[in-house]
Amino acid sequence: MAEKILTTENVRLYYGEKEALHGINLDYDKFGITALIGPSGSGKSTYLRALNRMHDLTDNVTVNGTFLFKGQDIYAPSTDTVELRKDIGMVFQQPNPFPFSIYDNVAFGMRISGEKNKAVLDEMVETSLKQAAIWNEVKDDLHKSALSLSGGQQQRVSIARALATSPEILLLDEPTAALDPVSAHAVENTLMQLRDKLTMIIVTHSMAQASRISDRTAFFMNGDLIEANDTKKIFLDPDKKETQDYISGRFG
Ligand SMILES: Nc1ncnc2c1ncn2[C@@H]1O[C@H](COP(=O)(O)OP(=O)(O)OP(=O)(O)O)[C@@H](O)[C@H]1O
Repeated sequence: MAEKILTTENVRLYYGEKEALHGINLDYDKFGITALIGPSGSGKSTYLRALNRMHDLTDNVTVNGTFLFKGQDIYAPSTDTVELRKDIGMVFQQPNPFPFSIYDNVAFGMRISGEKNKAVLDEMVETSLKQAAIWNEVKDDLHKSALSLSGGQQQRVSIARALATSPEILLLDEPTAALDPVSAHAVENTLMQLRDKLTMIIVTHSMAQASRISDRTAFFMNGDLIEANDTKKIFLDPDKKETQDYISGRFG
């Protein structure tokens, strides 16, 4: 059996008194893409953000359950969340480059970690931009502002910035929802090229996207995980009626 890189058990999350996740059990093989799908408000983003403790930054959120990254308790008091978010990186819906050059954006995380050696930084910036499939488009303009790029290019620079800290898991919250179709396609291609090197968990509203790029799909509804399985099985022959109704467009 493939090695599990991440396991989550009985995840319950409360916004104040309100329970938004009702005991989610889901685990992840090393490498590949898992899509989280489900209607608006079903808890996909809430669950995703729990995986690298993004809720720590918000008041009034309580997270219960077991979260193990390579066997280590993500929520242990001793966990350094800055280190954790290097291992489990995140890419958001809106491309969010900092208002600096492309180079400085990608080098950011390494500099925070204290790396000053220019040759090391140069190499990692190049490798990360290549992995994010944008090197050829920007290699002659590395000192140009990242804000001068198109939305799709900015999103691939955001992916390169996340890759530059050598994460093992990348969380992506609707990473193509704000992009035009051509840019969205470029970002999807980037993710597919990374599937042999990285474990990716992507929230998407696009059923077409989930079926195109993911290996596994998990269907959420009303704060519950209804089912998770190989993507082909979910889209061709789901076990649960709710899943069938959702993927055939009957609601959501
Ligand atoms: N900061 C918050 N405070 C209170 N309730 C919240 C907060 N964020 C989300 N919720 C609630 O938690 C539930 C799950 O929301 P969440 O955003 O995780 O769903 P989602 O499936 O990602 O939705 P969408 O697809 O629309 O992004 C919803 O009922 C939502 O209203």
